[in-house]
This record gives sequence, C-alpha cells and structure tokens, in this order.
Amino acid sequence: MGTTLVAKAFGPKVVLHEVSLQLRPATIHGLVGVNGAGKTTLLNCIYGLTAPDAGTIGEASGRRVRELTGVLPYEPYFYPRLTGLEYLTFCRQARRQPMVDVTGWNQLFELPLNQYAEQYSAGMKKKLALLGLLIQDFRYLILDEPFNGLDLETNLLLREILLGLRGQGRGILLTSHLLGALTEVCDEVTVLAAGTVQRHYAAAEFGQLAADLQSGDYQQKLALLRQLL
Ligand SMILES: Nc1ncnc2c1ncn2[C@@H]1O[C@H](COP(=O)(O)OP(=O)(O)OP(=O)(O)O)[C@@H](O)[C@H]1O
Repeated sequence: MGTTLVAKAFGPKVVLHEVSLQLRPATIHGLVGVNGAGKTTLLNCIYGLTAPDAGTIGEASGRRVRELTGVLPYEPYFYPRLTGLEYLTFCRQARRQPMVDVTGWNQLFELPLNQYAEQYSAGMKKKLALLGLLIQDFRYLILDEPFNGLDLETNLLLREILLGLRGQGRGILLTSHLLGALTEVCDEVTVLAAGTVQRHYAAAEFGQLAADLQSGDYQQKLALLRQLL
C-alpha cells in the first residue's frame, strides 16, 4: 500500500508537497517529523478522511485502502451512551462480522467494558480504540501516536502486540515522537519535514537517525537554552 506524489493544501497553505511512501506487508513503518510537519494530514489522505489535491493512494490488489485498513486516530472519538462493549460490537457489526469473545484481549487492557466509553480516561479511550482494531482482521493499520497516553505496562504490551501483528504479515504505519519506541519496533522510518520526505531510514541506519535529530537545529536550540536558563 502506498502514496505516490500526494499533495495537499489547506487554502493557500501547502501542507504536503508530492509525498511518496510505501507501506509493505509484514513491516512496521514509522512516520516522524516536527509538530506541524504534515504527518496526520498524510495519514488522513491515505485513509480517505482528507481528499488529496493530487497524487494517488492505492494497494497492489486494487482493493480500496479503507476496506483493508484500520485506523487509530490521535484522539479517538466515541458516540455518547455507548458502552465499551457496545463500541466493540459496533466495530465488528459495521463490517458485517459477528461479535467475538473479547475476554482474553481485555485481560490485557482491563477496561470497564460495561461503562460508557465517553466517560473513560484518555488512556482508556486509546486502549478501547486499539481493542476495536485488534478484534478486526485488517491487513494494514494506521496508528497516529499509539504510545501516547498509555500507561507504562500497556506501552510495553503494545510494542509486543505490534511485533506480533507484523509477524502475522500485517503492515503498520505509525507516527510517534518517542525515538526509543520507534527504533525498537520499526523496520524503517520516514522523516517528514515541511510536507516533504526529508529522508528515509532503514533499521540499520537508526543510529544515523538519532544523530541527525541531535545535530544542526537542535544544537542551536541547546545553545539558546543555555543562555535562557
Ligand atoms: N483542516 C485544516 N485546515 C487548515 N490547516 C490545517 C488543517 N489541518 C492541518 N492543517 C495544518 O497543516 C499542517 C500540518 O498539520 P498536521 O496535523 O498534519 O501535522 P503533524 O505533523 O501531524 O503535527 P503533530 O506532530 O503536531 O501532530 C499544520 O500547519 C496545520 O496547521
């Protein structure tokens, strides 16, 4: 699955300039970049939540990306007066699949599934949205900041879950601002800067990624910080 030369502007503001990116099966692909670089916009274009102005998005089989892909938004939203369990049932039924037993999965996440989801804490909402993806059978997953807001134990569990899904052949595209989480789980990382692909790093180049992040601009900011403190 991938994008070719995708461009997107909001009014006069060009947010994506001809971005091309490939998400392969059995691969965890990290998308990083400073705040405002265009990561969420790109994910939204891939999933079809935002219409790109130019470029193509597609999958080798020709099937619609949305049919094959589950998405975890940065801030999951739940309808009012829907319990956690009702939300999970809705996830399955929306794709014409019968409900499954979620007891095992919920032993991992320990959610109060009989309570209204909108009353969950931020981390609990993220866990519920993840659970909604895990009980479906997506070939690809798009996860916007999946580690953010999860407690320490669930963060560790999520890393194992992602590696397990990769082992099943699924392709996972995720954004994160946590270098450690990225380098531990990703097979490759694409750095987006001001709406263009700045560089693509294979796993063997992750040392260079860390070095690049700490050079140039960052060193100037450190010098400024030393004056300010
Ligand atoms: N609906 C919109 N209308 C106008 N501008 C938008 C819209 N959505 C995003 N933008 C702008 O597009 C740019 C990229 O935003 P985007 O959310 O894709 O960045 P990001 O890389 O995901 O950032 P972050 O790391 O902070 O989540 C920002 O300058 C943002 O203000």
